[in-house]
Amino acid sequence: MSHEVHARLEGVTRVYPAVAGNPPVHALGPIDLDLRKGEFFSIVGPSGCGKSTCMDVLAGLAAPTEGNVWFEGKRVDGNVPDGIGAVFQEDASFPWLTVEDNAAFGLRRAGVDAAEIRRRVDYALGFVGLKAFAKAYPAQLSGGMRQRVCIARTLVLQPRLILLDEPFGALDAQTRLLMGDELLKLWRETGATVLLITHALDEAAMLSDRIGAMSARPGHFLETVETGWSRDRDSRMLEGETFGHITGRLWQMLRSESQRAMGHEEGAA
Ligand SMILES: Nc1ncnc2c1ncn2[C@@H]1O[C@H](COP(=O)(O)OP(=O)(O)OP(=O)(O)O)[C@@H](O)[C@H]1O
Repeated sequence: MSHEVHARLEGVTRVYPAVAGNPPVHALGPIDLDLRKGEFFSIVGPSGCGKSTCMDVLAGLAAPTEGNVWFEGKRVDGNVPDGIGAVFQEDASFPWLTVEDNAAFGLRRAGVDAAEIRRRVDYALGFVGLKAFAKAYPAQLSGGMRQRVCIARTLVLQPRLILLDEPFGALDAQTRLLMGDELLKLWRETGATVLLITHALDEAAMLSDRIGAMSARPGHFLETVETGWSRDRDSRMLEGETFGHITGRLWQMLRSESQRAMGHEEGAA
């Protein structure tokens, strides 16, 4: 794999200012992260450690308090860079649009021609398994299906860097595995770089080239684990021995951090 850097966080911290008598919250960092072009990188870490904040900073949705963010050699300074597509934790589908119009939304705004929109929407709805629901409205779908609409809406933009914050959180375990396989297929076909935030260690272990394990808040990387998988991996390797070693290693690092995050200190500072 090429080690060309696609995106970089350099000494990044994020502090949320004091609000209504509450003290400022040091949410993240300082952290350094080099995302390699074309790699699949996951971030795991205890609840509230700053994972979503990290993604917001990279996506240009929040400015870092300190440090620098780079994408394709250019500074990301509070603007969403062209070429980055993000899917957030919460369902952000538009209730007044059908599934296909939701998926087409960004392309229409960008003035893409109708035939190209149709082609990309067809592909994206096929990817998320919602072709049969193209004419349905979000209210007629389950929470997990609505989340898949949001994934489709991002994919049609053909991002070169895809940021996914717990995109499968609302899905049942079996659908999660299948979506994971589809995501790997998409990653192979498009050559995009993927940054996935997940609390599911098995999901990170199955999907990633590298996994960054974060400490409790303010999050910094404790260690980056290389999985060593080939590009043509899929969920069938869940049965293998290596998979257990990776999840075991991640949990070893994260157990005490998760206890700290929950306020159950176990000799940790
Ligand atoms: N807008 C905000 N104002 C103040 N504090 C915030 C804000 N957003 C997040 N925080 C705080 O920053 C910290 C990190 O939040 P963040 O959402 O990045 O964590 P996370 O690792 O994604 O959490 P989870 O895994 O539970 O989704 C938390 O303590 C949170 O309370």
